[in-house]
Amino acid sequence: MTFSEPTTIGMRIDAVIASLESLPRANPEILYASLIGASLMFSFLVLNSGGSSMALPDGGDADSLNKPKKISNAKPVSSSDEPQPKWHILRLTNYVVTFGFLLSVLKFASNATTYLDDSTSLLQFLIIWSISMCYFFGFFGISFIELDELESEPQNHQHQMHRKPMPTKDSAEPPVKVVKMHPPASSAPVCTDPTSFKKPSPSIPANIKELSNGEIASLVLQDKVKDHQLEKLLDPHRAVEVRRLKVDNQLDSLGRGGALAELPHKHDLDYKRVLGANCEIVVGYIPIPVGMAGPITLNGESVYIPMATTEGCLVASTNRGCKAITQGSGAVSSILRDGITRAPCVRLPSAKEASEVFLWIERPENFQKLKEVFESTTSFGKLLEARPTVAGKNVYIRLRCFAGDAMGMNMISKGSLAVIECLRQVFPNISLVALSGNMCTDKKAAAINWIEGRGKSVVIEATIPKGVVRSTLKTSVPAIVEANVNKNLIGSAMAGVVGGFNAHASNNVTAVFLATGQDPAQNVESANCITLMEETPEGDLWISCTMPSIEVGTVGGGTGLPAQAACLKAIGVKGGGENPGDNAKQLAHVVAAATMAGELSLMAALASNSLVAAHMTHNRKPASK
Ligand SMILES: CC(C)(COP(=O)([O-])OP(=O)([O-])OC[C@H]1O[C@@H](n2cnc3c(N)ncnc32)[C@H](O)[C@@H]1OP(=O)([O-])[O-])[C@@H](O)C(=O)NCCC(=O)NCCSC(=O)C[C@@](C)(O)CC(=O)[O-]
Ligand SMILES: NC(=O)C1=CN([C@@H]2O[C@H](COP(=O)(O)OP(=O)(O)OC[C@H]3O[C@@H](n4cnc5c(N)ncnc54)[C@H](OP(=O)(O)O)[C@@H]3O)[C@@H](O)[C@H]2O)C=CC1
Repeated sequence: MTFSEPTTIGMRIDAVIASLESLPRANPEILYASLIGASLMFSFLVLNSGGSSMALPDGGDADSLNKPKKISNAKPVSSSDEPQPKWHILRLTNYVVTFGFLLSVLKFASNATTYLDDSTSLLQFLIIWSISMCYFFGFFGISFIELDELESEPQNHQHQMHRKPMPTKDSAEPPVKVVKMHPPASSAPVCTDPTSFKKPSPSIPANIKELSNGEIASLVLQDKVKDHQLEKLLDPHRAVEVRRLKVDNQLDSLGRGGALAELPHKHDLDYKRVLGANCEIVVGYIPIPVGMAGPITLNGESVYIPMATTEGCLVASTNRGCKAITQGSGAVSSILRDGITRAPCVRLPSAKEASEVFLWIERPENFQKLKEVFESTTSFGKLLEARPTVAGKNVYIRLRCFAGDAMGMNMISKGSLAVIECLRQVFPNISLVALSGNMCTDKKAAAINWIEGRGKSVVIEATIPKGVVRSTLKTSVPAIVEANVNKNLIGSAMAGVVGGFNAHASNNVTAVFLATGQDPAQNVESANCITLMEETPEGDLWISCTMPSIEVGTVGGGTGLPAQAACLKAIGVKGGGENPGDNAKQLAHVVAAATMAGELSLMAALASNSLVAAHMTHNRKPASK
């Protein structure tokens, strides 16, 4: 086995020892201790010479982890967790050399016979020697197994951060570009001061009422009079006349002059009621046919259902469903829950503070405070629940309130502002991001409405004798049950619907909404429905519709307009009920009954495959000659 030439380092150590031996004999204790100290210092320096060290950003004290970190200008350490192999060998060589140096020092010391004669010196030697060996192997032991420990910052043990060799120009990872963090955008709404956006209004001619409609229309076209100010200057009906002239002029420039001629604007629409409640920049109204389905027996009473629709066949179909239900047990409808919701989004400087708001709201005594301020804004509304949800720094507070006979969106929105003000007294750092944080959830398909409900949560049922299923619905019980399972349950499940386990609930919800002055956009969540059908032991058909979020009112919104009010009157629910809320609840029952009648008839048509024939008859006018 050939040995390599002795290393120059080995020769150097011998030279050192030889020179030491040539020194005059000093006191062995002093000599020995200084040698051990020198070799320990040497080994410490050698062992630490390669480690990289960087002050922790902002001093690295324990608290700094909780403070938002300022990214220093120091280059971030390399992301590699593995020491480079080359560096490993170099350091190992250092250890071997140092160990050899120490052993040679010991060898030298052990030759000093005079020094070791008496037991005291021997004891001293052994103590110093064992301490130094522990210290030395401590280096070896720790560093040999976990190289990284050697590099941790000695001053902070709670959170030792690994330090890797700084990336050099030829190291594998390119240095990561330091990006300055932007402070979070201010969450105060942009239009915090609406007046700051007020545009100067043009001066209005004093004699405007003496001018002709055409002259006023041209003033509007010249932007000397604001279109949307006409109702303030003229009788609302005249304002509509003038506006039609102005709009027709504009359409004419697009080659569509006279287009509005067929749009009715006279007679029954009371524009005084519309102004400030239902529509702006009015040029007329859309007459939608209103069919009257029924009567249907609902909770023991006979009810007619007004439906505004342009879908031929829909009213006939619902009418057939009403007939079949009435020939059977009649519809039995129950209200499970009644409360409209609004979920403001507020924001705090930290998630910690957001959690404090969450926990504060959850305490019953604090909910009472919110209830008090909410109810100070309305004579009918009652705050039933405040359910917070945290997402980071945001808290979404889903407020649910009883709204009497109103659908309640204006009511609860107004009350929500009072709740926010109350929270701001307790949490000055709170800021309102949006009054509607979308967990309400208004006019959007959302599981929260399907699961938690919104507005009136209703379940309705009926039993149809098998003979009626055959004679009126033209199908059989097994066939319609089979169609329902495979279409409304399995088919909807495969489509991944949220609340859409039904055939066409939206058809009837929307038709009744339009006829009775509801907010038609709320048909999204109001049409949440699961339609279930079973064959009873007697072979009859049992049907139910469960609708957790029907949002209706019989006061407010469009319910005050003459045509819509007439339909509410036909149902028997116009205006406020004897007890606040009675009329709105009854309207919810009617919406559910219309839906169930529609489900019954359409499912029968699908089970008997007569849908297309029916629509060709009722939903397609032969092309006019
Ligand atoms: C059209 C019917 C009712 C005929 O139904 P029928 O049984 O052939 O007609 P009938 O002459 O035997 O009359 C039976 C009953 O139906 C009613 N009825 C019958 N005709 C009328 C009429 N003109 N006007 C008012 N009511 C009518 C009326 O109650 C009548 O009883 P009667 O009064 O004679 O004692 C039936 O074929 C039907 O309901 N078809 C289903 C049509 C339907 O439901 N369409 C809904 C819209 S489709 C859609 O948009 C949703 C969809 C399909 O896309 C959703 C999905 O994906 O599933
Ligand atoms: N603001 C919003 O974010 C949204 C608004 N909407 C719209 O809001 C309108 C509906 O708002 P809504 O609050 O229902 O109605 P309104 O704002 O039209 O007015 C309802 C008010 O009528 C008073 N009132 C009188 N009698 C009764 C009674 N028996 N029961 C209940 N209230 C009664 C109450 O006044 P008081 O409370 O002062 O006692 C109640 O707040 C619709 O036009 C809809 O389109 C829809 C979605 C969102």
